[in-house]
Amino acid sequence: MTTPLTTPQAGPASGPGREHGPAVRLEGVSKVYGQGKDGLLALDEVSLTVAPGEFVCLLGASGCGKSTLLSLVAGLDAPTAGRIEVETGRVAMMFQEPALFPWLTVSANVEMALRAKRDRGVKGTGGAEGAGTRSRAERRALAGEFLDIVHLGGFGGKRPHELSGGMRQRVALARALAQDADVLLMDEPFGALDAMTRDLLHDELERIWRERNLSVLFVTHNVREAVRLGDRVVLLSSRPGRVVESFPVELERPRRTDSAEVARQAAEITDRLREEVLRHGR
Ligand SMILES: Nc1ncnc2c1ncn2[C@@H]1O[C@H](COP(=O)(O)OP(=O)(O)OP(=O)(O)O)[C@@H](O)[C@H]1O
Repeated sequence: MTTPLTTPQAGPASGPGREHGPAVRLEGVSKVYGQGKDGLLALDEVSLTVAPGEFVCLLGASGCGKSTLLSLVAGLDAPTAGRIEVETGRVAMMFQEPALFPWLTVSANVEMALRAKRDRGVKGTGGAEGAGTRSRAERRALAGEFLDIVHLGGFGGKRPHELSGGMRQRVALARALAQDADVLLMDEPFGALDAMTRDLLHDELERIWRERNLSVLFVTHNVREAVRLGDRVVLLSSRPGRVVESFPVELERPRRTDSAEVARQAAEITDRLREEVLRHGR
């Protein structure tokens, strides 16, 4: 669910001397589930940064701790060791399932994210600025602006079940944006969609990421998707997750998932991923 999230265990990394630091910084982060001999080491001293405005994709074998890492950055859980800093503390999360409230309209789903938020206007849309509690009419108007951003203007009155899977994920994206987040954490958000819809959403996400200068940490199993979207692809080892290698992706944007260049770099990363999985006998 895209609830407003902060990272209480770390707090904002901004402040004197930190203005140009990374948007997200993990230093020696470990996570153990359970205790004693039954404890399971999910992440082992992971250090990773996401620069402001950077799009980082996380890849790794099943169970290597990708979702764990996102939930730690989101502040949903605390690391066992290490330090996590989020520059602004404004983080939104998106999952494979859009997790919309089925009894609410599309607009009301987005308005939910606005209810608890201080009014900062809609970044980049010329929306109303100001501070304080918003009226219902203001929230509705703002929700409409966010729905316009994801190309769902005119669908605000529908219920989630009246939309396609891709449209529902757009609503989830609008709701995440409505949280006024600077950091978007995405856990296989397009994993359940068909290839064509996924392609369209890649284009949408890339446009919104650029327009709003978001910092994105995007988990996927799909190597081509990672190369299509990422400025950098970070490969995690099989459990316990450690950073194995970071691959900068310097291909010109916009990229196509089916292009030869994307395929070439994806093949290189896949070889490395395969080595890593085989090393662990999976
Ligand atoms: N709340 C929890 N309690 C106990 N163990 C957990 C919990 N959450 C995750 N784990 C375990 O931690 C390890 C990492 O899980 P996680 O879901 O983070 O991996 P993942 O890389 O996201 O997996 P996948 O790619 O299959 O989604 C797994 O072995 C998982 O069973």
